[in-house]
Amino acid sequence: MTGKLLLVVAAALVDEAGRILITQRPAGKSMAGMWEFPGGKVEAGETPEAALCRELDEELGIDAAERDLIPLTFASHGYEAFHLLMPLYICRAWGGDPTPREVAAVRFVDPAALSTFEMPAADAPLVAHIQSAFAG
Ligand SMILES: Nc1nc2c([nH]c(=O)n2[C@@H]2O[C@H](COP(=O)(O)OP(=O)(O)OP(=O)(O)O)[C@@H](O)[C@H]2O)c(=O)[nH]1
Repeated sequence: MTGKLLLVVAAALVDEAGRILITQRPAGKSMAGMWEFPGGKVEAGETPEAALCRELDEELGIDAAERDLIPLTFASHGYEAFHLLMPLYICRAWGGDPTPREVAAVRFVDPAALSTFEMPAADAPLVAHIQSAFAG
């Protein structure tokens, strides 16, 4: 392995119509303009669930409870500078309306349409997993 192991947590927020929320990375960041699942790095001393609740508040201004984060799958992907390990949780209940804060845009999309968005390489298996889990 080259570089360090980076622990990032992410959520697939699912609305009542079964659509999944994705966010667009803002200009100036790595992979700017790409779409991804909301989330971010787990900081020292934080549990993954606490980190995800914090990131959902920071990025979208929503209030998610740890008990509503259901583990779904994970990504393990080697980028040039680090190896990403990213648990993905499903969340169907939260307080507030998702509003773009630290992200450029927010969209709810049908699972089948996820593959039409440009997403980081690590996300391809996650999209495939969601599409098969949510199929008809
Ligand atoms: N939140 C999130 N991060 C992802 C996804 N897929 C993926 O490769 N990542 C990567 O995981 C890291 C997330 O950390 P972050 O969102 O807190 O980091 P950042 O953009 O502020 O920092 P950076 O610009 O230095 O990468 C980024 O390198 C990001 O590209 C995803 O679906 N959601």
